Amino acid sequence: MDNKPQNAIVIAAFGTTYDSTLASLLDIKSSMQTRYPNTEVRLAFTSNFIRKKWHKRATDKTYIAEHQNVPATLYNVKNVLGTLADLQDLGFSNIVVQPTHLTHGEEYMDTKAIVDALADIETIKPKFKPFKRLALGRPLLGTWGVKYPYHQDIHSLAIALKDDVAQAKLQNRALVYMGHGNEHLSTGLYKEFEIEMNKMYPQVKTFVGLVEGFPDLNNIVMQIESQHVTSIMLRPLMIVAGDHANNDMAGDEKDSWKTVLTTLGINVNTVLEGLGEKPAVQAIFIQHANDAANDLGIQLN
Ligand SMILES: C[C@@]1(CC(=O)O)c2cc3[nH]c(cc4nc(cc5[nH]c(cc(n2)[C@H]1CCC(=O)O)[C@@](C)(CC(=O)O)[C@@H]5CCC(=O)O)C(CC(=O)O)=C4CCC(=O)O)c(CCC(=O)O)c3CC(=O)O
Ligand SMILES: [Co+2]
Repeated sequence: MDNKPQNAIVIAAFGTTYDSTLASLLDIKSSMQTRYPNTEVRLAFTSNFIRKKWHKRATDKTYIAEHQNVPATLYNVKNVLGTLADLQDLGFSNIVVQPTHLTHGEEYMDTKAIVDALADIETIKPKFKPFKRLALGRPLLGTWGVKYPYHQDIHSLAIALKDDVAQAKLQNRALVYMGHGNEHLSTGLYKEFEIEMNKMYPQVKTFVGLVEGFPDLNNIVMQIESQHVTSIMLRPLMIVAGDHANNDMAGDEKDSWKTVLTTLGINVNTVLEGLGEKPAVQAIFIQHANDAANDLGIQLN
């Protein structure tokens, strides 16, 4: 028996251009690798814009010299299609794609479209099928279906965020999360998550708002004012604390969440930590990858 890995996992992140928050993604990758030491684990970025930016940096000697913490492989990070092609070419026929998206939104659906299409490829001789088993894990807050109820995924994330609640409680602040959201689909899932947090942790008021879609910042402002909240801890409900967290949430521009809420007289403590840095969140992605693998009879090891 040789030890060459038979199986592979592709971690499909939206990505980020912020090296300050790369650990959020690299930690998810390394904890997946630690859990499955005999599996090839690779990172892919679904955002075209973000991949292009890294590819451009690959030729920028000054940037590279000043960012020793950036792994060399990041400069040619590929999308899911390119990463799967590489793995297929190397002979991996059982592959799990585990997205790090929060919801079954646009980015996840596009990833699913690619995975479904590749998994459907038939060849004259079945043994030449490019992918024997190609599985797709569900997003952090779950997806449709009865086997893995999304309520359970919402519940699991709420458990994973218990340290945020404890920290807010210690500082006597309400907890406000800024998620990404989407204009094209209902984002009521985030509202359900907010309700779950308040049910699980009644000792701290939690509010969830989104950059795009409902509930938005105005909605949070209304609730905060009607509940006479005067002091908050503001955190991204995103895997990375990147562009949205640094600018839309914590930036100094007049329309950032920090500025808007501070102007209303609220004491705001911003925390630039991505969910991906939390071991409890990494564990959820490991679980989701494992569930998807099991469903197709892939034994990750
Ligand atoms: C389709 C698109 C439509 C649109 O929004 O315009 C879209 C959609 C979504 N993005 C999501 C997530 C994130 N978006 C960012 C950042 C950026 N997003 C941008 C564009 C686009 N985003 C359009 C596609 C363009 C393309 O493919 O290239 C950038 C390039 C420009 C800009 O926004 O102006 C800006 C780069 C800024 C920079 O670094 O320079 C980060 C990273 C970060 O913040 O650092 C995260 C991860 C947060 C996390 O880590 O959790 C989600 C939630 C997914 C989920 O988790 O469910 C959805 C919605 C969904 O999938 O439903
Ligand atoms: Co975006």
